[in-house]
Amino acid sequence: MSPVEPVSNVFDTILVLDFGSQYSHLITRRLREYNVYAEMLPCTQKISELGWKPSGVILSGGPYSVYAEDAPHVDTAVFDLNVPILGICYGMQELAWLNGKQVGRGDKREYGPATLNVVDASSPLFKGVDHSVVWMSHGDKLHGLPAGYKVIATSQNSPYCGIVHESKPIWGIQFHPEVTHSTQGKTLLKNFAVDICQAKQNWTMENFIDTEIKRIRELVGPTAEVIGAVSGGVDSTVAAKLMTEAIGDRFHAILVDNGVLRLNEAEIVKKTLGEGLKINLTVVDAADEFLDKLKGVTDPERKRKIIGNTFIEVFEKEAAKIQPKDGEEIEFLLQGTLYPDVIESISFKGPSQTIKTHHNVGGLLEDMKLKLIEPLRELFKDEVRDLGELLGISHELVWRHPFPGPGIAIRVLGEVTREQVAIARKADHIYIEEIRKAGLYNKISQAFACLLPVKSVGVMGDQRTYEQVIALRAIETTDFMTADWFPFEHAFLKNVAARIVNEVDGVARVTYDITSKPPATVEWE
Ligand SMILES: Nc1ncnc2c1ncn2[C@@H]1O[C@H](COP(=O)(O)OP(=O)(O)OP(=O)(O)O)[C@@H](O)[C@H]1O
Ligand SMILES: O=c1[nH]c(=O)c2[nH+]cn([C@@H]3O[C@H](COP(=O)(O)O)[C@@H](O)[C@H]3O)c2[nH]1
Ligand SMILES: NC(=O)CC[C@H](N)C(=O)O
Ligand SMILES: [Mg+2]
Repeated sequence: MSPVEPVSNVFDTILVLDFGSQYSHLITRRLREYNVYAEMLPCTQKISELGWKPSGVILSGGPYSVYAEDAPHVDTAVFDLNVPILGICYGMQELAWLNGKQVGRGDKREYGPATLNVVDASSPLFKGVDHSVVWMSHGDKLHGLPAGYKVIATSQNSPYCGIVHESKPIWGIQFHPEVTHSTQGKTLLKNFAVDICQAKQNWTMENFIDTEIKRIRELVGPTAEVIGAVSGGVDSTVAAKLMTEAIGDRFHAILVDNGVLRLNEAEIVKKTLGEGLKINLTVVDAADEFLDKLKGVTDPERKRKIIGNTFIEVFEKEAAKIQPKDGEEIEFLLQGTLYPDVIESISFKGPSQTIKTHHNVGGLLEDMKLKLIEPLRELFKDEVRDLGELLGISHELVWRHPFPGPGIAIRVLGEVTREQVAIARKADHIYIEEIRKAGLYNKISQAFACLLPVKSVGVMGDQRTYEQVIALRAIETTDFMTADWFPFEHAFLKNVAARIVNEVDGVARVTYDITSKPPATVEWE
């Protein structure tokens, strides 16, 4: 079998070397918005181990000081690639450090907007970029020009705000073009990638489908079979559809009904994925198994672990039942890993604290000896959605709010019983129905109802009631790392509250959650 080409070999690629800035991934995003493929790797990447040749390299910003003893440094083989290089903030300081060491602490930190003063308007980096606002975030600065460089831009606080090598295509800028506060930053990045690096602007999801299907077929070969867990969520559906396009019925999708899915979810997924998208789908009803194991459990982390482990058990059992036609064993496992997951795991800064255990079905199946296929591992969520639409997945499914694997079990606070799940499910259904009716579904990133384990007194039809409380959550976010609560009109909330109390037995009161993330999280558990 011929070696399978990585995406970075098929598309002209800008390599972003990450020195740990909180904005690094935005560089990649911005370039892709211009249909230029960009990939981020840690700054410690050995160039000889890259396996492909980038069209250009960007050195990102970072929290370190280049002159510090433990500061990270780029593999200097990057300069032997003879491709254009752009250093951003720490990246520029790194260029200067390697070339005369004239970097040190500035007299003041510069954090926030500054006005760019373009000295050399003929510089291709500044085509269409004039005296605009740029975003600064640094405490160190260049104390002099590195040997062989000249100044092409200044700012009030940075005499070396933009520099370029006299004879080589190596550029440095002190500000961050990737953040939106730099009003013409996107243009600058495009100038670098398209004009200076000559990268083709052919990174489109149409092209990606073709190359990816080819890649999957080569990887899997003519007979091997693939299994994958699907949830009816966006990521696993898009991955499953792509797999089906590539190898048809040799892909086996498994949906586990864990008893804590949304109302009618298993039937809906069966219809849309199985019948509609022609994905070879098995639905496993494991509700009893999950709910039995959750009996008496109230601790959120224990719930998550029980569900994660049971997922694996059920999935393994089902996978063992699938008998490939050639009598061989299943060889591959499909996973819906996205680029943000990859980016998180390439960080060289060490693990951060566990806030909650996000379950991930495939990630724990190591002893199954299956080889992983992750067709979405180069894509951001919005790219996955574009891809989904192109693959003929309905707009409604593609734009569905995310739904966590542990499902309603982490939205029923306290013990998870069939009755409690039924109440939460019904309230959630009404809430989402009203959100859709009000035309707000696509304005909200995620919305759901939680059932609280407290009772409260009410009065209905002159009778005293003593029932539970539903908390509604709706958030706006781009990355789910931070989130704001959604500002509903009072009339909307009033209507939803009335419907839930009237229609859902067991609920006497409704509240709306007005906490952002942080300090709260999106889910309540
Ligand atoms: N009920 C389920 N049955 C089978 N697999 C599941 C189930 N729930 C989750 N998974 C698996 O866990 C993975 C992670 O879930 P996650 O919610 O992050 O992604 P998704 O459901 O595909 O998309 P979305 O983020 O839109 O909900 C899924 O891609 C799927 O492979
Ligand atoms: O697949 C998943 N498995 C999980 O265990 C899980 N926990 C939270 N989430 C989703 O992640 C996003 C951020 O949620 P939190 O602020 O609660 O961590 C939100 O979109 C949550 O719905 C999960 N998704
Ligand atoms: N944003 C950055 O890249 C900062 C670089 C360096 N740590 C400084 O303070 O100047
Ligand atoms: Mg999901």
